[in-house]
Amino acid sequence: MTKWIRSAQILNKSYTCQHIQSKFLTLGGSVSQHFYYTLSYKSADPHLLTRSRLHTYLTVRFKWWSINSGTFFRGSDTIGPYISLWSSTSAGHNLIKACPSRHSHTQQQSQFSVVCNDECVQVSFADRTLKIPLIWLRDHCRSEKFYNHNTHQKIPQSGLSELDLSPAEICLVDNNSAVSITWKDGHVSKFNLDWLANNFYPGKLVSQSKRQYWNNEIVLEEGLQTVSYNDHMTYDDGLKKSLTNLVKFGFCIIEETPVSQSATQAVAERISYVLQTVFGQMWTFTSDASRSDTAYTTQYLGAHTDNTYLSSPAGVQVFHCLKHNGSGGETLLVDGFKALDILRSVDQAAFKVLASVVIPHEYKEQASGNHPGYHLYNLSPVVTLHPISGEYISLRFNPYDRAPLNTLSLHDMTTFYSAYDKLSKIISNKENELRIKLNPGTILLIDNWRVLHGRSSFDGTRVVCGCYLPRDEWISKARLMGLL
Ligand SMILES: C[N+](C)(C)CCCC[C@H](N)C(=O)O
Ligand SMILES: O=C(O)CCC(=O)C(=O)O
Repeated sequence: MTKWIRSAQILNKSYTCQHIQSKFLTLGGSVSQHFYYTLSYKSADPHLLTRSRLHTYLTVRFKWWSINSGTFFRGSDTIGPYISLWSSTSAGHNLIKACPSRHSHTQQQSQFSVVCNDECVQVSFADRTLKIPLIWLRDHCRSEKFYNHNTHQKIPQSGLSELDLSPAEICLVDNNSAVSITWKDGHVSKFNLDWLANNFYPGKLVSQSKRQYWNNEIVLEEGLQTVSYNDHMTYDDGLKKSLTNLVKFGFCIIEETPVSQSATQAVAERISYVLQTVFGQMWTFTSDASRSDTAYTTQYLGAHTDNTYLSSPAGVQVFHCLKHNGSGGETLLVDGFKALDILRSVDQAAFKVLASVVIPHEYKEQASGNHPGYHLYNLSPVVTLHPISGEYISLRFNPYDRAPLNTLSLHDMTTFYSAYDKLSKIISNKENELRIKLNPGTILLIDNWRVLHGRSSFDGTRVVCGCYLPRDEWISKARLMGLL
C-alpha cells in the first residue's frame, strides 16, 4: 500500500519553509536535503497566494516518495506552473500548491497541476479540477496496444477491475503538456492534458455554451437569423450558418427557396439523408383528414415535439408552406430548454419528476388504402439529461399523443400531473412563444429534441411539405463543423 507524503494546506496565508518542513515532519514525512520551496504567486485561483502577500520564500525542490516502498517516485518540480503534493494520512487530505523553482518554464503556460494517489490522478486546471480514476485512465489508454488510431476504436482490455492499477511512476512529459503513467505491468500510457480536459467528466458543457435559450423577447431582440437558399446550398459557410442557428436557437430559416418539394428536399439533404417514417420520406400535407392526425385538419395545434411514440424521435423537422390562400396557420415555436430552465427555477421537484418518470406515447392509425395501419408505442421520460453534466439532451412533450398512463403508482400520478401541468403552462405562456408565418419560399428547420412547434388554426387551402432528419446525422455534421 503506497502512502504519500502530504503537506500543509496553503491557502491565502504566508508560510516559511521551516513551517512547511515541520508540517511535513508532523505528518510523518521526511524532508530530503534538496527541500526548497517557492509559493505560487500567479494564478487564476483566488485561493492561491498573490505576490503582494509573499515576503521571503525559499525555493523548494521536492521529490515524491513512498514511505513504505522507499522508492523515489519522480513528480519532478517541472510540474506546471505550480507543484502539488499530497499523501493519505490520518490528518486527512491537505493539498499544497506551489510554483516551481525559478529554473522552470515561464508562468504563461496554462495553470495546472497533477497529483496522484493510489486511486486517482487529480489534474487541477485554472478553472476546474478533474479527479480521474486510475481505472478510467487505463481503460482510455491510447497506446497502439489498446487503441486502433486508424479505425478510432478501442482494443478492449479485459479484467481491468482485477488489475493493481497503482502506478509505478507518473510524471509530466512533452514540455509538461502530457502526463505519462508507467503501470506496474510495465505498460506506459500517455495522456495529453487538453485531451483529458475535453474527454473526462465533468466535461465541457459545449452545447450549453453554444446554445442560447430564448423566449419571445430574446429571440426578437437577437433578430431572426436567416440564410439564403443559395448560400445554404452553395457554400460551406452558408451551411455552417444554418447549422450554427440550429445549434444556437434550436431552429433555422432558409429564405428565397424555390417553392417545391424537391427544393425542400435539397435543402434538407444538404444536412443529412431524409428519414423514412410512417408518413414517407418527403411528405406534403393539407387539411384533408387523410391521416390519423390533427395536423391533417384546420385546427389549432399547441406547441409539441413530434415522434414521441418512437424510440428515437426525428432530430430535425422541416416545414415549407407551399400554398395558403386563407388566414391563420401561423407556426408557433417554443424553446423547450428555456421552458425547462424556467420550470427548474420555480419548482425543482417538478423538474426532477419530469426527468425521472417514464410515460407512454402512441400513434394509432387504422389500415386504409395504401396504409397498412399502425400502432407505434414508446415509453420514455419527458426530459432526458446528461447523467453527469446535467445538460439537457431531449424534451419529449406531446399532449396529443400521450397513451393511457400505466407507468406510475397512485402516489407518483398526482406529482406527475402537477409537474406536467406546470410545464404545459410555461410552454403555452405567450411570452415564451415565437409566431412565424411561413410563406412559400421560406423553409423552417426545427431541432425536434429541443424546440416545440405548433400552429394556429386556419381557413382556406393550406399545403405544407417537409420531412424529418435523423438526430445523429445533423449533430455529427454540426460537430464536424466545430459547432458542438
Ligand atoms: C409532419 N406530418 C404532418 C407529416 C406528420 C405529423 C405527425 C404528427 C404526430 N402527432 C407527431 O407528433 O409525430
Ligand atoms: O401545420 C403545421 O404548420 C404544423 C403541423 C404539425 O405540428 C406537425 O406536423 O407536427
